[in-house]
Amino acid sequence: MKGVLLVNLGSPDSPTPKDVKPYLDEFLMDERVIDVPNWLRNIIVRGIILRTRPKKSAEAYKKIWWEEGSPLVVISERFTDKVKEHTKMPVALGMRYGSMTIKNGLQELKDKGVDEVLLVPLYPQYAMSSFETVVVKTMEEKEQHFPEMKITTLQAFYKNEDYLKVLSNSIAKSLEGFNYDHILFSYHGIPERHIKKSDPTKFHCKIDGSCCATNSVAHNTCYRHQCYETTKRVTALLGIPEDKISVSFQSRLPNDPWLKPYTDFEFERFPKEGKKNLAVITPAFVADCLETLEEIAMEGKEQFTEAGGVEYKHIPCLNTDENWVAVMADWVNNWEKDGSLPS
Ligand SMILES: C=CC1=C(C)c2cc3[nH]c(cc4nc(cc5[nH]c(cc1n2)c(C)c5CCC(=O)O)C(CCC(=O)O)=C4C)c(C)c3C=C
Ligand SMILES: [Fe+2]
Repeated sequence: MKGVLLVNLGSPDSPTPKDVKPYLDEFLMDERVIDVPNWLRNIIVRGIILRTRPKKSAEAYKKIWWEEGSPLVVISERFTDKVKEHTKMPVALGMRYGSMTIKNGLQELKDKGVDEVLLVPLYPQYAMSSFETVVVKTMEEKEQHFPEMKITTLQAFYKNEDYLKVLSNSIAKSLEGFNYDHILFSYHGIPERHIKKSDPTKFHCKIDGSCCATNSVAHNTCYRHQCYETTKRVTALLGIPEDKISVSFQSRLPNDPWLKPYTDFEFERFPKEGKKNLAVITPAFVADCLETLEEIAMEGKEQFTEAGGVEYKHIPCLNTDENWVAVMADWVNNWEKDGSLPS
């Protein structure tokens, strides 16, 4: 029998340093997130970052935490429940980090008689620190615990027309009545090094956009390219002039060069350029989370208004938008019917 495993990033069990620490430990000890030799990762993560970050992160989590739990987890659960209503197949949810594991998700499906799984990493764009680590972890769990299972992966859907349409419609709805000077597409950042590492040709990506117009297999695994492509296509669907939009990258750690421009620098720059009414869209995330609700909706607003900005609007992620649920249901039902996958 066929079944579906939806996977997102995951959250700590509670917004306390005690629970945030093991979550960050699992997350940052992932070799696809902090991609240095194991001994050095140990020093950086356990010797440096985990000494101070759990307390700081827990405070941030406290500001956005819901009665039911972490917004990312609660929204993902609600989304999963809604997809279930549209399909006859078993659907389970797993998280790459934290206690709602991928292994438990696969077990839930196995218990319902599933032996053929469609794995859906809930990331529109490919990055080795998001999409790839989900696929690798799922295959490791399969080899170790569910060797009889067949797993097919739904690829990053950044240029899928149905996804782009629901995203654009939901943005258009949120923008109604908001008189913006500028729209910022803020994506989660990654170290520039990861772009080079993920380039199978080893020479295509220049990290300045000059490479994006030349067709290449590198685009299939280039996070930066896919972020700009999502932006270009959404902007076209919304009919917004190109000089009214720009792209930036948020949530960097204080090491290495990360993708630029940095979102927080843009919040300080825009008001000085007369862009005083700003809408911010976060299309690297399908569900609102710490990075959108705290860093963008709260911190971002403060940075922008302190720099002289006037009106500020964070556009919510797709979350449980019924059209988004319908698109996901179509994708999984088509796969169940004839094995086809969205392009
Ligand atoms: C869009 C997908 C994501 C990519 C790519 C990504 C890369 C990446 N992240 C970190 C470090 C942290 N990220 C944190 C939170 C976080 N990251 C994503 C998504 C991507 N990360 C989400 C959805 C969240 C929110 C989780 C939630 O519970 O709401 C955190 C934890 C919070 C904090 O302490 O800031 C860290 C740390 C790195 C290093 C990285 C690429 C190398
Ligand atoms: Fe992250």
